[in-house]
Amino acid sequence: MRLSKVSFRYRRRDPFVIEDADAQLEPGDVIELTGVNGAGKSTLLRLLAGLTRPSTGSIAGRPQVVGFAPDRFPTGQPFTVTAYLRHMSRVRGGARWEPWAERLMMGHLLSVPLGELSKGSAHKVGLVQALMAEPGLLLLDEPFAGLDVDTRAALPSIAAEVAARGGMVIASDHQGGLRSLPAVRQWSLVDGHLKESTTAFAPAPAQPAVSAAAAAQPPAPAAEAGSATVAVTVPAAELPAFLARMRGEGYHAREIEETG
Ligand SMILES: Nc1ncnc2c1ncn2[C@@H]1O[C@H](COP(=O)(O)OP(=O)(O)OP(=O)(O)O)[C@@H](O)[C@H]1O
Repeated sequence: MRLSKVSFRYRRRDPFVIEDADAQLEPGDVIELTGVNGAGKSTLLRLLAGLTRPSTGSIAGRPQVVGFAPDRFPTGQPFTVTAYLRHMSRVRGGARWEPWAERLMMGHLLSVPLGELSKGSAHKVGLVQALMAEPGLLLLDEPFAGLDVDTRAALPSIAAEVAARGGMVIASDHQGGLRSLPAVRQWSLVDGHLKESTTAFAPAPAQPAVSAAAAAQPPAPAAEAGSATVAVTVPAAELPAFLARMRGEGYHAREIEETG
């Protein structure tokens, strides 16, 4: 996915919120987007989602399935959590929401009307609707805000899993919540300009390992004469970067198995 000279302003005579943003995203990228309040993070996420169009410039190569969890999940709809998620599942072609609701520990919320949810609980509903259709592009606006400790702890591995499937994840975050993923790219918005920082975060200490059995013969997915399959074990948090690098070099991941 590529952003080419993307600029955006809300009204014709307003100053630009985003100016000349250029960026390239690859499958498996996880990106932390930072910037002061009002820097334009939500605006950029909406542009990336295709909910807003650039005033000038273009965004190409957006994956077909986009999951977007807004910072404020709109609770003004007359549904219970279950009715809403069932509806979204139908919209998403029968996507399974139940495993996500279970993973985000939402059992006690399912019969609650959206309008009666606490901020953090509403946020979880927003996350489930964004995750259920296995998005190729997952956009999370302040995903850690208001979440309880267990859900916060689950989010980095969820992001890593989406990336491991070849999805791209972009999260605006003031709290450094994805920094346990050492391969995370860092974008910042400063005075309307999108910058990428090259500073690497310190790798997280102990991470469960993941084994990827990868065919070493590009680009054919099926085993072919003359190809070899190797099993590689990498820390789970490094998987997105590993897969992105591997794919970049034309290799193919055959199987991914969580081992710890
Ligand atoms: N619908 C709108 N109409 C006009 N201006 C808007 C609109 N939404 C946002 N803005 C302006 O665009 C700028 C960027 O806002 P945005 O919400 O994208 O920033 P942000 O970085 O996400 O902020 P925060 O960290 O506070 O959530 C701000 O100056 C804001 O006032």
